[in-house]
Amino acid sequence: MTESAQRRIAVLISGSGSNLQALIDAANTPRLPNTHIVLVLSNRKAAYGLTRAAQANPPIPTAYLALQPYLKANPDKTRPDYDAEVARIVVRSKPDLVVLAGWMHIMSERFLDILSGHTPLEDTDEQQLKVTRPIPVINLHPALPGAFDGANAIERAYEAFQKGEIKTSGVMVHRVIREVDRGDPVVVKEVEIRQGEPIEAFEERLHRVEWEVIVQATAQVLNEVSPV
Ligand SMILES: Nc1nc2c(c(=O)[nH]1)N[C@@H](CN(C=O)c1ccc(C(=O)N[C@@H](CCC(=O)O)C(=O)O)cc1)CN2
Ligand SMILES: NCC(=O)N[C@@H]1O[C@H](COP(=O)([O-])[O-])[C@@H](O)[C@H]1O
Repeated sequence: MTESAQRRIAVLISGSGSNLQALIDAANTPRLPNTHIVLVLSNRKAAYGLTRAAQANPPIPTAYLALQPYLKANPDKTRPDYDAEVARIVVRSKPDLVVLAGWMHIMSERFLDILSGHTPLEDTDEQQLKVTRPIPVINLHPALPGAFDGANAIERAYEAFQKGEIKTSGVMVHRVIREVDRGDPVVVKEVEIRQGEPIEAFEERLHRVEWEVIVQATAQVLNEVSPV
């Protein structure tokens, strides 16, 4: 029986990487068969997720590129140029799927257009990199669709619960479009908030759900683009 090609994912992070760790642990198991992580890119040098990647077995190639240092080193460049450089690094790893796992940077149209193949990516120091088929991008967000778009969603949901504005919160993985956290949901899971509990207890329960949802959603989208 011919072996089906390995399915390749690139993961973008900014922080501790516990969701990256969930993907590392699931890769090449029945939860994520025939799959391996080909790149971990962080926009924060101190992101512990970079350590997780380096300590994986086998170690996962990592990259670091932050917006402000990039703009300082390239005064003629813009934020979309930074996004294009992020896209270049990602496309070079030839992923079937890109997962934003705590990636705290809003991507411009330029990034999405390159990943979708609409905008060619001229790679200055290599043959032109061609995106021959759209590379989907998904994002993990710690809230329900349309509830708390953007950053600090956990804190905002907790505060809304204290004010009686919501009864529950949740986690979703959604497709990434230009509008932040407005892409079609892939997986959605509610997470209850319990009266009187500290935010830390809610947050811990929510993260545990995230670690399941991110693997489930990654498997689902991979099966769409690159069936086992
Ligand atoms: N075009 C898109 N980009 C991103 C999406 C998306 O749906 N469309 N999802 C986000 C992830 N995210 C929430 O899930 C999110 C991350 C960061 C921010 C934000 O305000 N970032 C600031 C910088 C904040 C910082 O550096 O601490 C910024 O980018 O200027 C909002 C939402 C990932 N990108
Ligand atoms: N708006 C995006 C956002 O808030 N993402 C959140 O960042 C955390 C990353 O944790 P991790 O680094 O331990 O995976 C996760 O809680 C994820 O939902």
